[in-house]
Amino acid sequence: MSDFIANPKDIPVVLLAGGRSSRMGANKAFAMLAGESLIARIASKIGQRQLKPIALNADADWPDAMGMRLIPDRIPGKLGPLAGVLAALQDAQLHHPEASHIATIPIDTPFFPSDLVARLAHVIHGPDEIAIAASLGQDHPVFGLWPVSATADLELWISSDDKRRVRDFLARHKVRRVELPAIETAIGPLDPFFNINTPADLAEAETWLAALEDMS
Ligand SMILES: Nc1nc2c(ncn2[C@@H]2O[C@H](COP(=O)(O)OP(=O)(O)OP(=O)(O)O)[C@@H](O)[C@H]2O)c(=O)[nH]1
Ligand SMILES: [Mg+2]
Repeated sequence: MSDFIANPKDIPVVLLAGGRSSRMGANKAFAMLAGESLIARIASKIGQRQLKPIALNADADWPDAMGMRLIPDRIPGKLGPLAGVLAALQDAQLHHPEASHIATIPIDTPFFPSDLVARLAHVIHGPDEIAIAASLGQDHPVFGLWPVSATADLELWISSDDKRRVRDFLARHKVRRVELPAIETAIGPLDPFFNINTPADLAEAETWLAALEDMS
């Protein structure tokens, strides 16, 4: 544990919704899970824990940002989730000059723990460190705390690395991981980072949500 970040509520949070939703076939942010859109579900989950207003990384012509400030990618071409992270870091330099880090949360992963930003903040030991989530031995770098000091390196890497594999960018930096256990449910263990890519995933998420509600 560290107290480099004294108060996790000071960390600006950016929701990631800048992808193509190609496997879903329609913008997955507005896919409905138990009567609530994925984006509304995640925004309210974060909003309950967060003092700073949440921003949204998504296309400039996004239909409804639900009161969040919209941060479109500055580099064209849909270059992957790290393009969204870069947009969020560039934005922080303007709108949150006091912040050492920003947090990113994707809109398609509804079961993550609501104290995740605080947990990631606790493992940061200095201004240049990255913290990412992991579960079941897998990294989930879309759930990350990103140092503003890495902005220039990320911009350089995105524009020069052909493969743009997230793990290759992470290898350039000091990375801390927060490994989370599966959530026990009545129908078996649920990966807290189960993410929704396809209509079948959405149907499966309905089943998990019902199983979680049975437990409470
Ligand atoms: N800004 C930005 N965000 C992205 C990009 N690609 C993916 N993301 C975001 O990264 C997260 C994980 O991406 P995916 O699960 O692959 O989502 P997706 O790319 O919209 O869906 P597919 O088109 O089916 O791959 C989601 O929150 C996406 O919105 C991109 O090119 N730019
Ligand atoms: Mg994708």
